[in-house]
Amino acid sequence: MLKEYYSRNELIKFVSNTPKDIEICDVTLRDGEQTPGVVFTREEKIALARELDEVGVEIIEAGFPVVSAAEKDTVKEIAGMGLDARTCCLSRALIADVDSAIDCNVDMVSIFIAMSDLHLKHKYHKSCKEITDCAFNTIEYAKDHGLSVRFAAEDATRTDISVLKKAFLTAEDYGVDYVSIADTIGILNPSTAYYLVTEIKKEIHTPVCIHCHNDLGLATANTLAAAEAGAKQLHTTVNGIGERAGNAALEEVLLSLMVQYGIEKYNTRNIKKISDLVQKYSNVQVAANKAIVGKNAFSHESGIHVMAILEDPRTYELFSPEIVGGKRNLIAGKHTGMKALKGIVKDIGYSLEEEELNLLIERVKNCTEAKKGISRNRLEDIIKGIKKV
Ligand SMILES: CC(=O)SCCNC(=O)CCNC(=O)[C@H](O)C(C)(C)COP(=O)(O)OP(=O)(O)OC[C@H]1O[C@@H](n2cnc3c(N)ncnc32)[C@H](O)[C@@H]1OP(=O)(O)O
Ligand SMILES: O=C(O)CCC(=O)C(=O)O
Repeated sequence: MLKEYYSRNELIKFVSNTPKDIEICDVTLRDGEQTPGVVFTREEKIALARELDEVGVEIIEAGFPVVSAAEKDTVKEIAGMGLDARTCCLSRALIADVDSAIDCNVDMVSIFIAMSDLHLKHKYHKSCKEITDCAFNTIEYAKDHGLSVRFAAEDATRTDISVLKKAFLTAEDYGVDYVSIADTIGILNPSTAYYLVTEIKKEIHTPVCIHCHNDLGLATANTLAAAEAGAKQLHTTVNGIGERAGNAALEEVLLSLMVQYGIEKYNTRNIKKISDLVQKYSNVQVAANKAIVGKNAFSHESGIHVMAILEDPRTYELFSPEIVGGKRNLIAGKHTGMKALKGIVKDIGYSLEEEELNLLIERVKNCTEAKKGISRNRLEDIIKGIKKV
């Protein structure tokens, strides 16, 4: 049986360009930790930073140092780990926040402000000029202290595009290294994500970042659309954790980059491991049907599917479980067919006569129709019972 494979979406060449020169900034340790109720300990953050580095993400956003003294110490420790990934931390448009970033020795500081009317009126109670002036002063200060700077526009997707462009252009004059479009409340769809990045790139020559939230379940799709329009830095979190419905999931973005565009530069084999760790440390359970890392992502029960998979798994799998460090699981149940059952029985080391198989399939169907699941152990017990008769 084939060990590692994936199918490419060959249709993509008719509708879009392959994104060039993309990088991942994983924000699990900052935005991911903003998931209500989630706290990562110092040890957990350090372990996750190491695993993210193994995956090969280019940037790790390690935290928001002014949140607490412990947070600041951990960000500093991660910045000093000697990882291949560059490290980054969040900062408001306040000199004190940038000072904290400087103390942490991170490579990059992400200085954010919002410029949408709602945020100006109900959060800052300031004019756009007042808040952008704060941002530019802070950017200048960070640049003077040798930091790489990302200028992030929070709620960018509800901000007047001309306001956004003007702020990005001025930030460019101050020497920012990236500008970030944050879809803070997850309002975009793929076509508007594409449009917005295209519009920004018409005037801004600084690399563009895209930071998508998942309030409509579109975060990954929007991130890809932005990448197709030329966004360089894609923001992700493991398992898609984050504020409210979360962020674009690292595993979804990486596998999409591979299947859609043939981008294979990340070590995807570490994905299941890091997903399990984030599930454990965050206590946020991954849904069974979650793409790539859910319990069912490589589980198959339907007879017609399983019979084909036994011959060639590419028939019903987009990519092999090994590619993400996962495992295939063939399940016996109401939807099992005879060919599938023969394969499953053989797989667990038994050989049954035709009559025994008929009896087994009847018992499997009766059992699962009574809503009793059939584990491998249970199946083995039924087989042993049939063999004795
Ligand atoms: C889109 C995002 O994800 S933004 C990041 C969200 N993350 C967090 O909020 C992290 C957790 N937050 C915290 O621990 C705390 O809110 C802290 C440490 C950041 C600040 O705590 P406090 O000093 O107690 O301030 P508090 O939370 O009450 O208010 C936030 C202040 O920051 C100001 N502020 C908010 N965003 C910005 C910004 N981008 N630039 C400058 N000031 C800002 C607010 O206007 C408010 O100022 P005020 O006190 O003068 O009214
Ligand atoms: O764009 C960024 O870098 C961060 C912004 C952010 O976290 C948000 O708006 O949700």
